[in-house]
Amino acid sequence: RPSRLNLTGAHVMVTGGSSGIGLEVAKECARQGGFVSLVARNEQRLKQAKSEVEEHLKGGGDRQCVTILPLDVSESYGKVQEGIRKVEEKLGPVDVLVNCAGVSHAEVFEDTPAEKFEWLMKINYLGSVYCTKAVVSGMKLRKKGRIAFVSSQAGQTGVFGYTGYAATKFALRGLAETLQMEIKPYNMAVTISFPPDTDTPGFHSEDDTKPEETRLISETAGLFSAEVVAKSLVRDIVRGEFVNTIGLDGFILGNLTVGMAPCNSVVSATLQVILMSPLRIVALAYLKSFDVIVAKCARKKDLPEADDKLQ
Ligand SMILES: NC(=O)C1=CN([C@@H]2O[C@H](COP(=O)(O)OP(=O)(O)OC[C@H]3O[C@@H](n4cnc5c(N)ncnc54)[C@H](OP(=O)(O)O)[C@@H]3O)[C@@H](O)[C@H]2O)C=CC1
Ligand SMILES: CCCCCCCCCCCCCCCC(=O)[C@@H](N)CO
Repeated sequence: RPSRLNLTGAHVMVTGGSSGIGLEVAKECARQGGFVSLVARNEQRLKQAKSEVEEHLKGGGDRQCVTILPLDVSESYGKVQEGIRKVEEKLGPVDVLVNCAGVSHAEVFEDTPAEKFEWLMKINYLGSVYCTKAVVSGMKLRKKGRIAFVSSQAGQTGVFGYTGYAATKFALRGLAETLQMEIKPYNMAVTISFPPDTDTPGFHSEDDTKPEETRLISETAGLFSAEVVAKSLVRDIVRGEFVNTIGLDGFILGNLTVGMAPCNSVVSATLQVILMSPLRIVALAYLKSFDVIVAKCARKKDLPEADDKLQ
């Protein structure tokens, strides 16, 4: 297990830090004494976010501050590397990178434009690769660092409507699981977060195309506030936990899909061993209920006049 990380005086870089989960992560790190840098494309929203985060600075300390970096994380590795180097000249090397920049889209597979698959993979997956590559060697040299990836419950299980999005979130898991093994000897840790639906501007941007099935299935795991999700993530980053889940359904999914993920707590490991098979029974019951949702919606589409009876 890596030594516990003290956020006081640490440089925390949050991509997607101008909105939603990323913005709340930035505020929480500011409260814990971190120097925060926010990365996103829109400079206006970044400036607004900077002043919001500044209200949460711990104070008392010396020069704790917030900076912004307007950047498209998916543009190219060169651009990302150059942008991050400039911020590091001001705030010092990145100690904690939280890869939160991301986009989502929900629509049935055949209606999802091919370009959406590329757009999602570029930002959600390659954007995280570029930012991580730009900081990992420095962290290894200094033998200090944390890298967090924000996946999704849709990166643990397939959900109707998320063919494009889910693949990018499953991809992050492969990256995270592999990278954690490489960086372990350097007192570093990787955390991957699997949030449920979270009430953010990004969540509502899915509304236009989101199929009813997607909404109904996702509702099973509830809707959480960005603050709750962010606080849980920051706690696990500080502790150096690999898997971060939110809520009871998140806990269940985390244990069910743990696979070969590492675990550095004896309590969690024991729970995983005991819960694996009973939870599989719970999962089968959930899957059955999802099939019922999909079947009902399919019947409704075939017989539009029967709408009332089915609702
Ligand atoms: N909300 C939810 O229900 C859930 C969200 N997640 C994941 O959490 C992360 C954050 O989501 P959420 O808070 O809802 O999203 P928001 O849309 O509210 O915020 C997204 C942030 O990412 C930035 N961003 C988007 N694209 C890029 C890019 N190409 N380069 C740099 N910055 C970018 C946005 O700023 P700008 O547009 O200015 O670049 C913004 O700051 C995402 O990865 C999402 O998939 C996971 C599970 C549930
Ligand atoms: C036996 C296990 C029981 C647990 C039930 C779990 C049900 C699966 C729900 C999946 C919800 C997917 C949310 C995607 C959120 C997201 O990433 C987008 N909203 C992004 O905007």
